[in-house]
Amino acid sequence: MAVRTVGLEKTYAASGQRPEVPAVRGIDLDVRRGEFFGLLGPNGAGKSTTIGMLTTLVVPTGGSATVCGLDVVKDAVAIKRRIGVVSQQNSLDSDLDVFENLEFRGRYFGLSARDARRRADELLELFGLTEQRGGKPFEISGGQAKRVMICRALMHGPEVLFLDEPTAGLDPQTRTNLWEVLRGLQAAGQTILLTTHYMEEAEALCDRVAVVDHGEVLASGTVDQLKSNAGADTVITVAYDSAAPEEVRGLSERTGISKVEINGGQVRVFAAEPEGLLGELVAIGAGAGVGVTDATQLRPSLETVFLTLTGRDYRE
Ligand SMILES: Nc1ncnc2c1ncn2[C@@H]1O[C@H](COP(=O)(O)OP(=O)(O)OP(=O)(O)O)[C@@H](O)[C@H]1O
Repeated sequence: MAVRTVGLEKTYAASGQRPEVPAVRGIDLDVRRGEFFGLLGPNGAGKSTTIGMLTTLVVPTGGSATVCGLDVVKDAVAIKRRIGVVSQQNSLDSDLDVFENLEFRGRYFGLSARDARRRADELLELFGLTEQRGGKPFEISGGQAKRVMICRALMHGPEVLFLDEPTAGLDPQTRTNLWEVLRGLQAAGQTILLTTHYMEEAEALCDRVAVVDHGEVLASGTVDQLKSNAGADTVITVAYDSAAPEEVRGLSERTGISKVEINGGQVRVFAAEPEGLLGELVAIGAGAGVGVTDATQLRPSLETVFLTLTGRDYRE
């Protein structure tokens, strides 16, 4: 197992006026070798804290975790040699150019000068960064900087690569380019654990995901398993301009509809057979003299899984 956590916890201590924060509350995870695993959850769910503990930067306050079979507390130094970490922020050294950033990291991990230079050039070529070789970190784009950081994290051939929100803040085109890069790495055998708050990123990349919220794992498995266990339904949301007509409530009895939630004028219908439902909800409103101000239909996805598990909209 590349990563295993059992009841892993982190409570940040109170400081000044701020009360203590239970950021991670007993997380169990297993990541297999060669797997692309995603920790998926909204901002503040505890993803970075979990990665922090697995990469030995944050000390757990409960439970246990191993990476490459080594304990994150007792064997922190040994773990550092066997993992690569790409943080959310640009952490490239701005005094060094792109190539030197990589070379320096290779030397730090004990590569000979020759090997470090050769490895740096290989990675720059592989990541399409040869032209940026002599550029300074502030002279390249955000997407290029992220790729350089991934190259740097790969300099010593880590067994597990940790990526914290690798595509946050990147434009859609740059994001999908980076997805290609990451798929290529996995195809070459790299074990990858990534955090993301983008549902479609987890769906596009990950063999398995754990959905986290408020420091807990709500569900885990392959994307398909999650969809069929927790939210195979299409979710239709309709906002009426006044209280939802009584007739809407009756829909929950119908075959193909698993749940109807009504909150004032806001209605959410979870349906395995959604055909024609949206039009029907509008028509029911019209029949009762109630207008529709907004309507959305979400096809089964990790987003509908999240909705089903938490009752909350995933979008911020
Ligand atoms: N050093 C710290 N001291 C105190 N509280 C912290 C610290 N780091 C994180 N937190 C709190 O812990 C909770 C979980 O934060 P964390 O950064 O792990 O979540 P996240 O899912 O990674 O979100 P994001 O994507 O925004 O980083 C949040 O309430 C956050 O404010």
